[in-house]
This record gives sequence, C-alpha cells and structure tokens, in this order.
Amino acid sequence: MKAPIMEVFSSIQGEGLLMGRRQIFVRFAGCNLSCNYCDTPESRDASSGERVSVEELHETVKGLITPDFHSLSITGGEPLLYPEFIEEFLDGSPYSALLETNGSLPENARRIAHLFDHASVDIKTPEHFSEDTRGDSTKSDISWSRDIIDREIQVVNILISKGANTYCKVVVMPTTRADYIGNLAKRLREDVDEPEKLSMVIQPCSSPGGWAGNTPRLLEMSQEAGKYMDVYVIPQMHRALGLR
Ligand SMILES: C[S@@+](CC[C@H](N)C(=O)[O-])C[C@H]1O[C@@H](n2cnc3c(N)ncnc32)[C@H](O)[C@@H]1O
Ligand SMILES: Nc1nc2[nH]cc(C(=O)O)c2c(=O)[nH]1
Ligand code: SF4
Ligand SMILES: [Mg+2]
Repeated sequence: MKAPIMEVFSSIQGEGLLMGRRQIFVRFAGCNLSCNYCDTPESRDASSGERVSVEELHETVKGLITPDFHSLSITGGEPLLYPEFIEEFLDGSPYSALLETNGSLPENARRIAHLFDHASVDIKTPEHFSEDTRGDSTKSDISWSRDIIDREIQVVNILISKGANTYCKVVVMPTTRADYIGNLAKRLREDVDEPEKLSMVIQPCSSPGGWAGNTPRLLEMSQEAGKYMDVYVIPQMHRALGLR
C-alpha cells in the first residue's frame, strides 16, 4: 500500500502539549481544508508528495531514530485522509505516535484512533477561511461553523474514548474576539463527553509581526476560555527558533 508523503524528518515538537519532545515527523500530502494561515500550504496538494510504501516508511523512520526520540508526529496536509495506510503503518509499530489533525473526518478517525497515544485536534474558526466560505466573524457566535466544529468534537470524543491523550488547538489572530474563544470553550465543555480530559491550546498565528502590541488580547482569550476549560497559550516554538 502507498500514500503521498511530502517529508519525513526529525525535529523537536514545536507546538502544543508535547512541545520540546524529539519527534520524527511524517507529513502526508493532501488536505481537505484551505486555512488561510496555513504555514505549509504546499502540503495541501496531494501531488506535492512522493508515493511511499509502508515498508519504505518504516525503513526511513528507523534511520532517523535518535537517543532522545520520544514519538512520531503523524501530520500533513491532513493525515486522516489516509486511514488505511496509517493503520497498516502504525499497527505493530513499536513507536508512540501523535496525531496532528484538523478533526474534520470522524469516520476516518474512528478507524485509527486506537493507534495513537497523543492527539492534537485543531478547532478551525471563521477567520481561518476566505471571505466566501466563512461566517460572520464580527460576532461572538460560533454558529457559522457548526458543521465543522460538530465534526471536530466528534473526533475529540473518539480519540479520548480510545485512550489518546488529547488536546485541542485554536490558532488565533490579533483580531480574534476573546468572547468568541470563550464561547468555543463553553461549547467544548458542554459537548465533549469527558471535558476534564481535554485542554485547549491557544496558538498565536505565526504571521510575522502580527502580535506586536496585541498580546493583551491573548490574556483576554485565555481568561475567557479558562472559565470553562483547562487552557494554555503556547506559540510555535520551532518557528521562533528556526527549527524545521
Ligand atoms: C500544517 S497543520 C497539519 C495538520 C492538520 N491539517 C491541522 O491543521 O491540524 C499542523 C498545525 O500547524 C498549525 N499551523 C499551521 N499554520 C500556522 C500558522 N501560520 N500559525 C500558527 N500555527 C499554524 C496548526 O495549528 C495545525 O494544527
Ligand atoms: N518542529 C515542528 N513542530 C511541529 N508541530 C506541528 C508541526 C506540523 O507542521 O504539523 C510541526 C513542524 O512542522 N515542525
Ligand atoms: S487543515 Fe492543516 S494542513 Fe490543511 S490547510 Fe489547514 S492548517 Fe494547513
Ligand atoms: Mg509545521
């Protein structure tokens, strides 16, 4: 079996609750969303990857193991587009794995959630999409994205129920309303089956220079989310350090 893989590399996890861990990243090519902030836009096109077999991927990963290796990061693009390949690759794999997903494909998640010890589910917001597809982000109401958030919450519930240490990640802009993040946290608190097992990571968008003078907004967002959930504000460490 083969799947389009854009890159396999060893680095330090730069995001979320495994930040600082040495990981081997497997970046699948192809994505079903088009976030306007995506820092790996080339990964959205499945043709940006080389078709690799499970056996070839095992060999490549084996050659990248280091003494400080902690886990695999299965990312993309959107890895949930390739559940059969991931199932074959991780089934019987000796390595712990993190799933880095946009959470939009619950049925695919259901098939492979049991193979992950860790999971990061991105919660996409109106600002993440272009004008023609997003709702009215001038309001604090999250109704515009009900469908995608419904699916992301389903994926969170599936991953937690299968034992993955799961957190959600929200990429925020200097323009993101603090009460929007508060309402998002409230919705997650209400609809996630085991909310005590879920933390929210507020991740500042890494568009250069966007945060100078806007950081008080991060405190406001954290405070609003903290009314409902365990919350962290964590920037992308690898980009600040120039790590891959
Ligand atoms: C490239 S995506 C691939 C995995 C999956 N498609 C997703 O969206 O989670 C990996 C992560 O990068 C983060 N990311 C991408 N572009 C970013 C940016 N400009 N600023 C901050 N985080 C970003 C998102 O949080 C996303 O979870
Ligand atoms: N160092 C490093 N950490 C990361 N965390 C999430 C990443 C991703 O693109 O999925 C990423 C990445 O591309 N590099
Ligand atoms: S879902 Fe992930 S890979 Fe796809 S466009 Fe958004 S950030 Fe990029
Ligand atoms: Mg990245």
